[in-house]
Amino acid sequence: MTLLAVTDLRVAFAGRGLRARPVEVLHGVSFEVAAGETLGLVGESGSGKTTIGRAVLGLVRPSGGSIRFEGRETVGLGGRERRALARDIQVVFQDPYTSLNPSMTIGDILAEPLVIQGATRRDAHTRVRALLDQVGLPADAVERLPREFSGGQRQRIAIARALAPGPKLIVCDEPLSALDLSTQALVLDLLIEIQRAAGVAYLFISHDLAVVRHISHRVAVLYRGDLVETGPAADVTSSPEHPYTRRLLLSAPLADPVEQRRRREERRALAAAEAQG
Ligand SMILES: Nc1ncnc2c1ncn2[C@@H]1O[C@H](COP(=O)(O)OP(=O)(O)OP(=O)(O)O)[C@@H](O)[C@H]1O
Repeated sequence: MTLLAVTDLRVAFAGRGLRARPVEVLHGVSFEVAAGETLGLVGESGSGKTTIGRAVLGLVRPSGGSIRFEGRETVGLGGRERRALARDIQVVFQDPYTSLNPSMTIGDILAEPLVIQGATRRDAHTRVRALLDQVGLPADAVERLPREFSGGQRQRIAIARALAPGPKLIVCDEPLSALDLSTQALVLDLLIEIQRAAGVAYLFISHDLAVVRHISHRVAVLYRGDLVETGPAADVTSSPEHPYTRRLLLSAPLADPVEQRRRREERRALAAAEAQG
């Protein structure tokens, strides 16, 4: 079942200078996310990945196109309707150091969305303990402040907070980029485990193809505000059709210097071929 359907999405930002025209950064992007699915969204820096995520969350107003959630148009929703949608669409941001309120205890951070939804303090308390357990944190975390936790633990707290309202979709915007490699693997596995248990869908934004390949069912490749390729993760990452995807794959860092050199040469050849049109 289609959960999210984005059709011909356009976003323009005000240009610099008094007479500057708006600058369009998404030029008509279309994709779908099914219930319980992970769609990986990849592309180089500045290609528009975060802008897509923010538009889906209602944080950026599109200049054109449609964003339907469970068949209902979400563009232009405000007030109560937008708040109701916020239960279904949650977000985990890149930086676990700035995304959690430093003066609130973990218990309060996790209970807040539940109480807003009308849960009693007692129910919220029980649910907070279950959420902490689900993300692998000890029950005594409720009394503590974000600064007492490592980056990986804070990202677990951010994931628990996103899960609290029982969403159907979580926009994960580079959720691993601020973490060291071994912590990245643990948090990635946690996200996969949560999906299996809760059936939540992810729009997983990342510039790291290895990570995206690992977690995604399908992958969409964004290049300068256009989707150039969408398909099953294994196909897009092993036999990409678009030259840009090939280039993106070839620029992924490798441990083997010989293979790294071979890929650099292949990349140069591709870039030269592209330049010649
Ligand atoms: N609020 C804004 N006002 C003006 N321009 C913006 C705004 N937000 C994003 N942009 C521009 O839109 C383009 C796409 O940015 P976006 O952050 O969506 O890219 P991205 O692919 O997520 O990049 P990164 O991987 O570096 O986060 C960039 O040129 C950026 O400078």
